[in-house]
Amino acid sequence: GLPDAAFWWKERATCCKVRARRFGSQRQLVVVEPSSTAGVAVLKLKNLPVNSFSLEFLTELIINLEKLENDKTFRGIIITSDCPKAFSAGVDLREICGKNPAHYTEYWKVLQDLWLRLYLSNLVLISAINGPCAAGGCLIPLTSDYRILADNPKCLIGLNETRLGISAPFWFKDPLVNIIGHRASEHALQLGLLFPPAEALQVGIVDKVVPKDQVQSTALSVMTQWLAIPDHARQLTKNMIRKPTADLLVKHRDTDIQNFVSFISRDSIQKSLQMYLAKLKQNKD
Ligand SMILES: CCCCCCCC/C=C\C/C=C/C(=O)SCCNC(=O)CCNC(=O)[C@H](O)C(C)(C)COP(=O)(O)OP(=O)(O)OC[C@H]1O[C@@H](n2cnc3c(N)ncnc32)[C@H](O)[C@@H]1OP(=O)(O)O
Repeated sequence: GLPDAAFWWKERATCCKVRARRFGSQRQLVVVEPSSTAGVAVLKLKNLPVNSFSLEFLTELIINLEKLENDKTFRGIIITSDCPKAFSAGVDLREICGKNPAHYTEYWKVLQDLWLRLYLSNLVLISAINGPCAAGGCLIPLTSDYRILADNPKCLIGLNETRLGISAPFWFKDPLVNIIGHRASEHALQLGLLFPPAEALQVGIVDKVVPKDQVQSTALSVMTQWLAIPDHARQLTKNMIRKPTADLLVKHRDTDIQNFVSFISRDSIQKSLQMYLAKLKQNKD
């Protein structure tokens, strides 16, 4: 359980810091601000234009989450987007297209790190989803404790991987099943459904839908309810509920990486990702 994860985190934290030094970027891709509520940080995703998960962005995100986790002044984090176009467009397709197996291996390991860091966080995590949220972008909401979505027809949310000719990994699928149930997941995952707000609420992939300008204030008021519970009791309970799902990834990380690398390296998969990326570039607003 936690000792396993703690081991991974220690080892991976060192890798993250080395990687961060390698990027040496001046851009701040993640902004952390204290909120008006004591003990609550607001983490803003700011990888313009759509918060796609580049390796650099993932690295910065993990480092910031680790700092908050280790800072005893914080009990909860609200995660939101500072990009007008999206909460997150998921995996940056340029990271998994046209690169080599060593790059795919590094990338997938870091994405796994992010998932573990979020899924096993001791803090209360609330996703304030103020824009579209596709595929890997759902990694953050699906590992959060509570999800609030902006009531806007552009704010589609879901695991649409099959529409790109790929499959969601089991560690995206498992939290979805835990949240919306087996049948609804079977349906949503195979068809790669992106739910508009009312349907997202109905299927249960989000917990609340509110007008866009109320997403942040609602997140704060929900956070207050969660923080009324003593941390140790809530953390023990969270760990008890999440451990079986987390253990599946902790125990099978290397096999999962090998499967990913061989899958993504296939010519047919590369072709379909390139076509999807080209289509995205054509479909400009
Ligand atoms: C044995 C089995 C083993 C299992 C193996 C499992 C394999 C699993 C592999 C991978 C998992 C992958 C998960 C993913 O997350 S794939 C990514 C899926 N994401 C999407 O489908 C969202 C795509 N984006 C959009 O729909 C839209 O961009 C939007 C709704 C977020 C915003 O729309 P709009 O405001 O109209 O902006 P643009 O579309 O114009 O986008 C701006 C700009 O950004 C580029 N872009 C968008 N998304 C991505 C992306 N995911 N990666 C890279 N780049 C992206 C877009 O192309 C534009 O670029 P520009 O033309 O240069 O301006």
